[in-house]
Amino acid sequence: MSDSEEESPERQLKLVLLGDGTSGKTSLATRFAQEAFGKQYKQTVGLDFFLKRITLPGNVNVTLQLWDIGGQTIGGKMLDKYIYGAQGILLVYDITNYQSFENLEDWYNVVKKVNEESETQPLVALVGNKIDLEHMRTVKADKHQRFCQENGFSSHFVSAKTGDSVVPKSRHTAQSEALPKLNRLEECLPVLSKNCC
Ligand SMILES: Nc1nc2c(ncn2[C@@H]2O[C@H](COP(=O)(O)OP(=O)(O)OP(=O)(O)O)[C@@H](O)[C@H]2O)c(=O)[nH]1
Repeated sequence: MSDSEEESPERQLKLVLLGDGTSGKTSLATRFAQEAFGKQYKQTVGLDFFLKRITLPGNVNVTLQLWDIGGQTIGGKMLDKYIYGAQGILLVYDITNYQSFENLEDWYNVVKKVNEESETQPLVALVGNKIDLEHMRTVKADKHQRFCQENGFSSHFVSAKTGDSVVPKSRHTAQSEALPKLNRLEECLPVLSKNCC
């Protein structure tokens, strides 16, 4: 092995998507990793994986492992194992479904339990999905912000359907000029890399 290969081992980042069924986790992973979207709902049974290679500032190449966890796994005995070792957690809810927001408390409690004895804590992002359905919103933005502030989450409003705030603007169907300024999901990745690289 050459020196340069030794100096730059394969960097992997494990990101876990959690949240209720139909909140849009698979759609977000598909949009992020494959730049695609499907209208048809197909329930994730157990979990699914997506991989994406990205280059972070400073020319750091990272392979992102997206662990797309089925919404029905809450309360199941495998969930702890899926979450274990994650550098980043995306807590995903549907802005038109209040219950999906309320239930994130339960999902986050599992994350805390899994990490209670570990030295490094995963970064957690709160992701309000389906902002293309803003007119049907039932979760007020200030509730979202309060949840973030109380727990130190980064805050994101996205649409897996349009790609809004999931992929850079030039690559999605821009419909969002009227929406408030949003954080791109990708913007949290350089922060996450500090946890792994
Ligand atoms: N309008 C709109 N629909 C979306 C969006 N994201 C997902 N959907 C739709 O919502 C439904 C559920 O999406 P999924 O991505 O399968 O949801 P999930 O969270 O992975 O669901 P589980 O596999 O049950 O955990 C599908 O019909 C998607 O097409 C979005 O941003 N906007």
